[in-house]
Amino acid sequence: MLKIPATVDSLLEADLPKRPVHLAIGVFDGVHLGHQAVIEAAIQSAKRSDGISAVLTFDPHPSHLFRPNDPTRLLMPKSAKEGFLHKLGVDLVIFQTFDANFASIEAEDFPGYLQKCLPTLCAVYVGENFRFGKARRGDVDLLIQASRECGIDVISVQRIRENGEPISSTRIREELSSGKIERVNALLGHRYSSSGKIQAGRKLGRTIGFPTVNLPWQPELAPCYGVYCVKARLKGKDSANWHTGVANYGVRPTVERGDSVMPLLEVHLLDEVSWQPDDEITVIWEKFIRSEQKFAGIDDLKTQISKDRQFAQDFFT
Ligand SMILES: Cc1cc2nc3c(=O)[nH]c(=O)nc-3n(C[C@H](O)[C@H](O)[C@H](O)COP(=O)(O)O)c2cc1C
Ligand SMILES: Nc1ncnc2c1ncn2[C@@H]1O[C@H](COP(=O)(O)OP(=O)(O)OP(=O)(O)O)[C@@H](O)[C@H]1O
Repeated sequence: MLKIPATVDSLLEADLPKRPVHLAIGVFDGVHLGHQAVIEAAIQSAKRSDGISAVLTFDPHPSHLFRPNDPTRLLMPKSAKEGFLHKLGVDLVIFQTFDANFASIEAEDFPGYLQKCLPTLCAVYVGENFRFGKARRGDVDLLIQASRECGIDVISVQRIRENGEPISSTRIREELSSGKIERVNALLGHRYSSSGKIQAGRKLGRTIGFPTVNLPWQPELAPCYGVYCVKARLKGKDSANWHTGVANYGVRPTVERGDSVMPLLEVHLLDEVSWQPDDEITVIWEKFIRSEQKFAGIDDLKTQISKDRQFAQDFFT
């Protein structure tokens, strides 16, 4: 597998093997089921032709150029997207800086531009709703026409739908913001997850009978503050073992005061582990239980957490 994060215009220097490149193009935020259909088509064709499967994606998100004051908040950080694409079997992930220069390429010139950067490019893979080029003027018909002149095939994949509605990152962002994590996971086709280093807490959780591992995790797009059934595991050693738990993601209004509290992901594991501050963990989110609440006091919070724990125990058995 080639692991060369590169921009399109630096590819010529990357000394790629001279094999046919099958290139999927898009932002692919979250790498949902629709994205996977496009990417899988590129991977399978590359396998059949002893070629290279590649993804051309953009960083930052194009909205940073067009709406700098209100850019799209992403479901998946860049590093997680890159890792996930390689896990799917993509050989080469190319991050193109989406700047004014790149955005000004006329749709008709785009295939020629790609071919200049990737001389062995033989096919591009997009969804049927793909738009590209200056002012998003290009559609799939134009892509086919302009690519033919360069000898590049275009494979346009039918939109994958769920309940009659196309799956999109926008739709998944809305579900995530309202806590519908099972819907998020169903549309993604994989589990929503968070990764980071454990931070020492105030150990209050231990004194109330519910020790937690705390993750100071700051996603661009925050899930709904609330309590969720989760699984967690250490990165690296012990990585085969997922541990079940119940997590609160939020600002802990019962015990914290003020508006400047940083959100935390706090995981109470159902079985004992000996994880330490600075250990790196991954948490996958499985089910929403309830929204975060401000309780009158610690006793009410304890009673509720004990019900949450039971809920998670029942969910996982
Ligand atoms: C399952 C679970 C549910 C929680 N629900 C809430 C909640 O609804 N409201 C709240 O203020 N804090 C909630 N918390 C956060 C607790 O206030 C916090 O875990 C406790 O104060 C321990 O803090 P520490 O990690 O700093 O020691 C919850 C924690 C857990 C583990
Ligand atoms: N449901 C889908 N089925 C098949 N292809 C899709 C689907 N959604 C997007 N694609 C294709 O995947 C590539 C990446 O699209 P893009 O990142 O714009 O996805 P999106 O889900 O529509 O995002 P957003 O909702 O943020 O606009 C494009 O080629 C696009 O046409």
